[in-house]
Parts: sequence; structure tokens; C-alpha cells
Amino acid sequence: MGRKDETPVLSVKNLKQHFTSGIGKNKLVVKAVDGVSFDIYKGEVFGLVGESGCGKTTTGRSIIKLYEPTDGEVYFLGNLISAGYKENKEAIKRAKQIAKDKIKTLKAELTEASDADKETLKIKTDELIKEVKAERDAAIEKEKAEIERKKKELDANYELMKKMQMIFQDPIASLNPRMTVKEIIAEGLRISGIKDPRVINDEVNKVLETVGLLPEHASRYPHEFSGGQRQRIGIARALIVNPEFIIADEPISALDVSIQAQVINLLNDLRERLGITIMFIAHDLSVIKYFSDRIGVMYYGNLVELADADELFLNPLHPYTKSLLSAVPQPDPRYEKTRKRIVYDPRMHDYVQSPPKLQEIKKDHWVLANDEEIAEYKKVLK
Ligand SMILES: Nc1ncnc2c1ncn2[C@@H]1O[C@H](COP(=O)(O)OP(=O)(O)OP(=O)(O)O)[C@@H](O)[C@H]1O
Repeated sequence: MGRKDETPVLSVKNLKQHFTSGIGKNKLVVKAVDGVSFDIYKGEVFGLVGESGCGKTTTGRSIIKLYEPTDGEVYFLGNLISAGYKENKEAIKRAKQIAKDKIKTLKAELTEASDADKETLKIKTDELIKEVKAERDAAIEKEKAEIERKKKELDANYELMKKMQMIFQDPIASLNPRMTVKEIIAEGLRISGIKDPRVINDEVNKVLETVGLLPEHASRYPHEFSGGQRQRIGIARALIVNPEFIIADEPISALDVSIQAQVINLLNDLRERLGITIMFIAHDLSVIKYFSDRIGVMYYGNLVELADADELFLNPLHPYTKSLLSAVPQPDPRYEKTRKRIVYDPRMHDYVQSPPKLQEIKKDHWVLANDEEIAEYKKVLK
């Protein structure tokens, strides 16, 4: 979905990440991400927004392979880099169950047959059972082969992962306090096998300059820096390997408001100067409004709306998007006085008869809705 004439940098297809805890009756499944699909195009900032716990971080972590997805696929620069096998495993289970049921029916027919028929029927039943088993084995083989194919493809594309980096919310927690800034930043180079100290020095200094730090900062430790500077170190660490795509997970939420704009400006600069594509995760729309080209709104493991940033602010359709927008403060004090927070209640949808799907209501504007809701939204858009 999106700009169909370009090959996306990142393509997420039906991504699912379920976490299971406990066993037996106490088994609990959290569907942190439950079938999310979106594409991100070269040089754009894609904002992923939603309240705490809706699955934004898990989406980012599944894309960058910090988790193995439960199901779905992620393509990076056209190559499969992450995949889950739930559908394949379920298909295997289904094939086994179907065969079991068929054999049971055949055997029951044989037991019920009269003694006179039994002899001939037994030969026929044996043959049929053989056929059912062969069919089952072929179905299982097919799914197993598909799992193996995906695994091989993932192994072959492993190197590509270097081109994808993540910046984390909390710069203190994500930087090793016992390493100097230079050691922290150079880690990615070392992992790539670069050992020449001169090359490492040059690269580290270059990247320090890119993020607005100085060469003399290289020998210091993370605690000697302010929050904003630490986030710059985190960004430098990501940049050293020349990534094409960066996932920034709430990179400014832990920073003072006065510093937030600086980090946003830096990210914007990197996008413009280096052509880096960015997925920016945030819990409120005010932060990503001016920074994102397109925005995906997440609610409890699903995308509920996806559109260009301007379009989303001008024509929000999903009631959850409206609720998020109503939380964005406005500079106009008169407006602020009368601003009403819209509360979203998912029970307002009647999805028992007609379940929702993500549909393109107008070019590049997608909304999770059933057909009745789409008809309503179309009226609103007119
Ligand atoms: N490793 C895990 N094991 C079990 N449950 C998890 C795990 N990670 C996340 N979850 C659950 O999955 C859901 C989504 O969490 P996630 O951190 O992705 O949301 P989020 O939108 O990024 O929230 P936040 O803004 O607070 O980081 C939550 O209910 C969370 O408790």
C-alpha cells in the first residue's frame, strides 16, 4: 500500500508478534502486534504512533530482528529479512487433523459393514487410507519446505541487517557506561571486521562531527554528557555503519523539551543530507506532526489508519485517530480553553457480523473499517 510505483525500502506484511506466558489453563497470549502491514519509501520519515502498550516498540523490534516474529514477513530493499512460521505450522496441524478425521470415518464405515462386504471393503479402505496418508505427507512436506526456504533466504540476507539501525528511547540505558564514546561508536565497525586504528579514528571523528559533537568527546564516558548529547552518541553509533534505514524508538521522550527540537533537527538533517529513511515511533501526534511524511496509527496490535501526515491531520477518519488528535495541545489559548478530549471506546464498532479490514478510502489514505463504516467515512470526506 502507499506509493505503488516505487520499491519500498521496508515492506512489512501481516506482521504478528504474540507473546505467550504460563502453561495449560494459565496460558496467556499477548497479541502485541497482530497482523500489521505497511511500506516505507526511500528518504521518507514514517511515523508510527499510538498510546503506550499498543505494540509500536514490538513492531520496531520485530523488524530489526530483536524478536523472531510469530508470523508475517519483513522485506528490506526487496529482500526477506524477517519471517514467522505460524501459518506454515498451522497448515501442518490442519493437514494432520484432516487426515486423522478421514481415516476415522473410513474405519468406522468398515466396522459397520456386513461380514459379507468386509473382505472387499477392507482392501478398498486400506488403499484409501494410503492415499489419505500420502496426501497428508505431501502437504506437510510442502509447508516444511516453505519454512526451510524462508530460513535459507533469511540466512542469505543476513548481511543486509547492517544497513538497518535502531536508536533507543533512553540514551543512558542504551550506552555501556564502562566504554568510552569512541569504543561505543566504533563497535559497529569492529563487528564488520574493521580493525585498522587509523580508519576507526577517522570514521569515529567523522561521525562525531555529523552529529554535532567534537573529536575530543571521543575519549570521554557517557555519564559526562547531557541527555541530548547522549542521544547524539546513540545516533553516531547507528550512523557509523552507513545505514539506509533507521528505526528511532521514542528518541526524544526522555529529553527536556528544549533539547527535543535539536534532536529532531539532527534527524531531519540526516534524512536530507544522507538520504536516510526513518521510522519514527512516538506515543503522541504533536511530536511527529511536523517531522513525518506519512503516519501510521496503531491501536492494540493493529494499524487503524495510515495516511500522509497532512491528510491525517486534515481528514482523520478513525475515531481512535480523532481521540489522539484531541490530545494535541494547540498554541491558540482560546482554542486550548475549549479543547475537548475525545475518548475512544472500541465497543462503538459493531464487528460481529462484518469484521473490519484496512481499506484505501482515497488515494494513499487507509483506514481500518468494515463496509458500513467506509460508506459513512466517504460521506464525511465529501
Ligand atoms: N517481551 C515481552 N513479553 C511479553 N509481553 C510483552 C513483551 N514485550 C511487550 N509485551 C507486551 O506487548 C504489548 C505491546 O508492548 P509494546 O512495548 O510494543 O508497546 P508500545 O506501544 O511500544 O508501548 P510503550 O510506548 O510503552 O513502549 C504490551 O501489552 C506489552 O506488555
